[in-house]
Amino acid sequence: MQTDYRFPRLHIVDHPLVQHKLSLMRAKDTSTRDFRELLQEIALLMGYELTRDFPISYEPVETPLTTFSAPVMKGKKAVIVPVLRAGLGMTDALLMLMPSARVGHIGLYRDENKQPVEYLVRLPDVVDRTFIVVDPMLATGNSAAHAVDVLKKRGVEGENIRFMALVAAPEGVAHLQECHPDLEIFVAALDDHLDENAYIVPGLGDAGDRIFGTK
Ligand SMILES: O=P(O)(O)OC[C@H]1O[C@H](OP(=O)(O)OP(=O)(O)O)[C@H](O)[C@@H]1O
Ligand SMILES: O=c1cc[nH]c(=O)[nH]1
Ligand SMILES: [Mg+2]
Repeated sequence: MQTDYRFPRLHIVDHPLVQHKLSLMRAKDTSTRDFRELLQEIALLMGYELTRDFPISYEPVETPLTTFSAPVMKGKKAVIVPVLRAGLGMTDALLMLMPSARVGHIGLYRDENKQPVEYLVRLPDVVDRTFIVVDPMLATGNSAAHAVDVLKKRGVEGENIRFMALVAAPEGVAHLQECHPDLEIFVAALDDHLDENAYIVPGLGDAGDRIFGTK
């Protein structure tokens, strides 16, 4: 995992499989079907890294030969929170890794001033849970910061929230860390900059449109 001196809580998943698949996703002629599949594959690989420090405890397990103290994940239950729409494209992969996880939904879209407009919030009980907010794109950071605000207003502590994106702009990471300094952020790539329409460059275009074949 790679880090960036500007952002102490940013983790860049630089595994070659992730980087290769992301390059395929960036190509403008990649089909909707391939784009969706690649996003799921990357989410699975990133989920593996994001959960690396989740706590392990030990329980007796009887193998055919003996009983021994076996490692099991018995920490806080996970809640996966896709930011609609595009975050939905990463959710099934994380559910494959954590089949008992709950799923909360936060629906946001960017208005003409690039401010997030909230249209849906449905969350499970927040007590004693670890929240993983997922959205492929971290551009200005306004949507991500808003999604984390929603969780904190419900009483979730920052230390129990992680954010996972595919591609981030430095401007967005800076904004998100300023709003939520306690948040751990996982991305596959830290890109160069935002353009005048607040699209990430080089980026991959509009993730929601490419996942769902809209536009
Ligand atoms: O960091 P920001 O500048 O807030 O931009 C990122 C947001 O923009 C995209 O959503 P969009 O508004 O296109 O909605 P959609 O997922 O429904 O397409 C993306 O999925 C993020 O939610
Ligand atoms: O580059 C960008 C920026 C915001 N949302 C996207 O889907 N792509
Ligand atoms: Mg979109």
